[in-house]
Amino acid sequence: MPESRPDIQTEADVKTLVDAFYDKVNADPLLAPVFNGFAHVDWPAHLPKMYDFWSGLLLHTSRYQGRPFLKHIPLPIAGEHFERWLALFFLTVDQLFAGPVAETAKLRARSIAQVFEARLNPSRLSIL
Ligand code: HEM
Repeated sequence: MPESRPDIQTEADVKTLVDAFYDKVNADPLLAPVFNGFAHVDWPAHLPKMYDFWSGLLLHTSRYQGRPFLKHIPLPIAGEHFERWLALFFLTVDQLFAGPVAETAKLRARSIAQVFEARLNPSRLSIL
């Protein structure tokens, strides 16, 4: 059967991916309280940052200049949160897109999540 899903190719695709992912995050009983209850995320400000972040990783634009790890230091998150975050991200990518850039998105998400988790919880040694 021919593959009907497109790859991630445009800024509009990145926006579609990010919006769909955070819709899932907002409906998730483990993650939504971290974003909304703890961090009180200002979504209209956060989402454009995330478009820029993913556009940089996937389309090689360079609008995002932040240091994302720092924002995660105060959050009450551990292994189970990262596992859920990654599961929702992979599900979102796979529902919408297929191809080399979609695979890159999942690889980058996993490697960044592993680095964040290892830096936040160095005693857990979860990636060793
Ligand atoms: C348990 C997993 C995670 C949680 C709960 C989480 C939560 C958050 C929260 C609450 C913010 C701050 C939003 C604000 O400034 O109002 C944030 C920012 C951000 N997160 Fe995450 N995050 C997680 C994992 C990740 C991963 C794996 C990545 C990268 C692949 C990522 C990339 C970013 C970026 C780029 C920002 C924007 C930082 C900035 O303001 O420059 N996050 N995240």
